[in-house]
Amino acid sequence: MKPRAGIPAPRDDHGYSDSPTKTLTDSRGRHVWLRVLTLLLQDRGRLIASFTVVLWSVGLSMLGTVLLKRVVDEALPQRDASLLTTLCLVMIAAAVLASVCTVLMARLNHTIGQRLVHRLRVEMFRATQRMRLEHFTTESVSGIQTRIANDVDGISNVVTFAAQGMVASAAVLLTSAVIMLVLSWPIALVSLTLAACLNVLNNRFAKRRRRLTRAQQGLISGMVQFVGEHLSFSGVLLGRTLKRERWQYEKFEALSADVARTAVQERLAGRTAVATISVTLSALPILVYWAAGTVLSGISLGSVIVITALQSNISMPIQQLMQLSSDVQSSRALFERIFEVIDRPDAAMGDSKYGHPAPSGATSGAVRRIVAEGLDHAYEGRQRKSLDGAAFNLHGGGRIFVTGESGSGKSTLALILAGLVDPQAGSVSVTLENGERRSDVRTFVCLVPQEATLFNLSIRENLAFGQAEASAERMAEVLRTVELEALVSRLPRGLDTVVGDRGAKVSGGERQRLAVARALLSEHPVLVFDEFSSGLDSVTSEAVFERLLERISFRTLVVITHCLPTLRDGDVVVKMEAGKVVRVDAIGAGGPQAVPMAK
Ligand SMILES: Nc1ncnc2c1ncn2[C@@H]1O[C@H](COP(=O)(O)OP(=O)(O)OP(=O)(O)O)[C@@H](O)[C@H]1O
Repeated sequence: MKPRAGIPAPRDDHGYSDSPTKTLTDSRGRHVWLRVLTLLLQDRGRLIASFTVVLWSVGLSMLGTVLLKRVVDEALPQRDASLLTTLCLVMIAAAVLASVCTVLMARLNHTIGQRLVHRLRVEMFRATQRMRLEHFTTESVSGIQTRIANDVDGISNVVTFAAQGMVASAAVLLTSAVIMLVLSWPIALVSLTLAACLNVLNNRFAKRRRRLTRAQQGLISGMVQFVGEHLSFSGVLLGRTLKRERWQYEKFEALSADVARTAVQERLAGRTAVATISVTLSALPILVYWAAGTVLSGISLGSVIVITALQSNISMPIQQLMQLSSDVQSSRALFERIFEVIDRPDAAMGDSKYGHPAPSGATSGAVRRIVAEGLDHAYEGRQRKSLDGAAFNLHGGGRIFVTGESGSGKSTLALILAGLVDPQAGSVSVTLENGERRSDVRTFVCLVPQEATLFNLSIRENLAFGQAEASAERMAEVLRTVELEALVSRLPRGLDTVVGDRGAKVSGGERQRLAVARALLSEHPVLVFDEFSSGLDSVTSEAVFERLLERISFRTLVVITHCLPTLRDGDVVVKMEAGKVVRVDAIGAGGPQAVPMAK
């Protein structure tokens, strides 16, 4: 993409970039505003109320200006005290009512704006939550965070005030123009032509601001991503170990400088235009005084006062409208980024509703068979298939160990088996006790991935993520199974101990075992553990495998491991090589026996 003058290109050079800036056509811009309008119309009751209050407020302030002419041209020259008193009282009442309208407007606007912002934020969260798993390996967490927090926040001002501000300003302009035309059409024409010229000038810088806003949001995403990676526990550790702290600092400095440079460009965009507009608007009343004393000498003093009052009246809405149109242009860039997420074609994981409830009752019984047929999968951008026709047909219940060289496709198989990644060819299914064959494996299979995830919550809350209603006894039982009960009971706060950011306050092996305990709490009949024992010493690992064997009852355990434990009767060992299942052995009394391979 060719960068526009003065606008930074996407940050490929730093390696920390958001999705590339897109060149957007005007028709796309119209499409964006139509969508925003549709969203706003969901709150049409408040919107109508808000516009009604705006019109009332404009009408009341115009009434004050018109009454001023009568004060100057009639009440004061004729020394008519009763007319003067009436006019003054009406003017004060109009001012009071206009203030009440302002308070009402603020209340309505903030409610409409924040309700829309809330809806967009929630929709973005849901759309991101539903994206295919592969998406999260390409888009950074910080990119997602920036969109949900920064971008949505950035539009809140515009959605709160833009629509209504435009109506208010347009109404003031229109009414003032009509009154000015009635009082003196030559002055009105000159004033309005000037206003139109200023608007053209304003539009030019508003477009530039929009491009800069988009570029700036991309740069902020990159910077946040860098901070997330390099100021995390592991990032700092790596930086210190490899003595790369200076590099990290300089890289951040460069990213931050880019953000600062674009921010300055964005804020200063069109400052000259703003100054020109402001000077022109201040000169207008002076021109009226000059015209009233020379070329338009027949005009009344009241008319001169009202026209100049109206001119200062319109100067505010003109500047407001220009500022708003510039803010609206900038916010269009943010709306585009938000809609990009909501409309993403890969936002298609599962149903639009929550279609995979945790299994219970009908879905928590035993699984009789687990079948994989001709599974093919190649990750995006990779030529080589991670799975190349992998297949098996195994009995449910008991322990199934999956082994094979690093890179042979074990974790990919685990993801497909758990229904988290769709294979490009082939299928997986489970056969239930009642003979029903189900391909919605996600309902029946729970995966504990290689990188165990813990939230920065207490052990109790982390465990409850697997089963919200789990009792303390049940938690103690699963902790015993993974050899953690004694350790947790020795902690001063026991189950209420907070495990730190991503479980940083517990050891790698404890983190893995807590993740296994959490999965055990869930009712899934098939549990897939990917390398869960890699952080454990051989004694603990054997003990956990033994306990798991005792406790699984009807469940099926699929354990991906490089290091087989002591095998028992009934265990099954699946061997993988280059994306294929090359051998399946069932352990019986006479040792391992080859199981016929599935196609
Ligand atoms: N998200 C990804 N994007 C691209 N390629 C990937 C991705 N995940 C895995 N791969 C590639 O797919 C192949 C199989 O990976 P997989 O993680 O399934 O192997 P594995 O047998 O589990 O390896 P290990 O024992 O080292 O964990 C590897 O060549 C790997 O580089």
